Amino acid sequence: MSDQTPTSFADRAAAAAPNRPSVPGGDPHPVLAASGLSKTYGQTVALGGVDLAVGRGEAVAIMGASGSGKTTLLHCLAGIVPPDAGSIRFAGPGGSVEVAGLSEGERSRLRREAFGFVFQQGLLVPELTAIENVALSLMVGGVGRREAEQHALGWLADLGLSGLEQRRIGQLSGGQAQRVAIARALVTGAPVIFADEPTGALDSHTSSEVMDALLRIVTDYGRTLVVVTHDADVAARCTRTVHMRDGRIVDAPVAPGAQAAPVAGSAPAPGAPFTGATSAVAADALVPTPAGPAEPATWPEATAPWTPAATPPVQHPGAGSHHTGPHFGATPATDAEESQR
Ligand SMILES: Nc1ncnc2c1ncn2[C@@H]1O[C@H](COP(=O)(O)OP(=O)(O)OP(=O)(O)O)[C@@H](O)[C@H]1O
Repeated sequence: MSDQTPTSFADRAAAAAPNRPSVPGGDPHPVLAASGLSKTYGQTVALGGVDLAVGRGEAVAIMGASGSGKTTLLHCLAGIVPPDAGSIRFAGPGGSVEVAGLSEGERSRLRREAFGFVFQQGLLVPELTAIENVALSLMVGGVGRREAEQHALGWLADLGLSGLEQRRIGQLSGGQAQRVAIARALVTGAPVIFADEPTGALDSHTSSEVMDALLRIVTDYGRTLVVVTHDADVAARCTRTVHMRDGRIVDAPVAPGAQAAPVAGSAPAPGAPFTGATSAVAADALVPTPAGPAEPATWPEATAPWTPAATPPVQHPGAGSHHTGPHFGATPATDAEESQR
């Protein structure tokens, strides 16, 4: 370890993910590798054959004109909507999975466990407090309320929100609410965070503060960030930017032959049912879902073709150890029945 504290984003990102290749996107084992992605809505070609590899510890910005397919690409990468054709390999801590081949229930589980989301609006539960919104992410995975709130407290403090834990979302500023969303995306240990216009509703000063917090996903916690943005200042702060036009990436440096790591192991253990003190509707609000009926809050009967990593319990930043893997095998809730504060 060097005594020198890295100051630039690139230095800090490299320190957080020392194995990240010097050639952006050239990771031979990217955390996400999409190839030939196509998606058509009626007569509209939203994606017309997209190839994109995202290396571990990268912060990748996706830019392009309105309607160029940015959100559709993000939704496909994150398993929110299935592509019509093409492949998306996600290499998680416990093995890799073909996202495009998963059932809706399996994609739902993948989103809950392996991905975090920071969108412009709408994913926080307005009736809940800041701490409840963050804790709910863990409670959906089976962590008891008391433990979940302890972890949530740590993440909120780390994001500069101490003292605001008991405020409902409507009692927070836009920037504060986005930092709650970032804490919620981080608390489960998700290795990849997807952000769609996370600063779209903010003034430039607040936008910069939220980007500071977002980029810590990479620099401080070694996670990977994929962010859709119209804001060139936001993109300029990322590791690299890919540009979309008419459903295609026009200038992304894609690693030739990039492949996700080989599949390791087989089926996961069944997950715990949702036991949070709030409703299943609130749980569904934690992760974006495709238009249609709400997802079940329990794991599907079907087994996903990947093995969750056995990871230590989630540690909040105050505990001095950042948990960087998904919170699989969560402890079943024992105190979820606790009365609301
Ligand atoms: N659910 C849908 N049903 C029908 N058409 C859709 C749907 N989602 C996206 N589209 C269309 O697909 C194209 C790409 O949309 P997408 O939202 O991915 O673009 P975008 O680049 O994210 O746009 P913006 O910057 O305005 O958010 C657009 O023409 C859009 O109207």
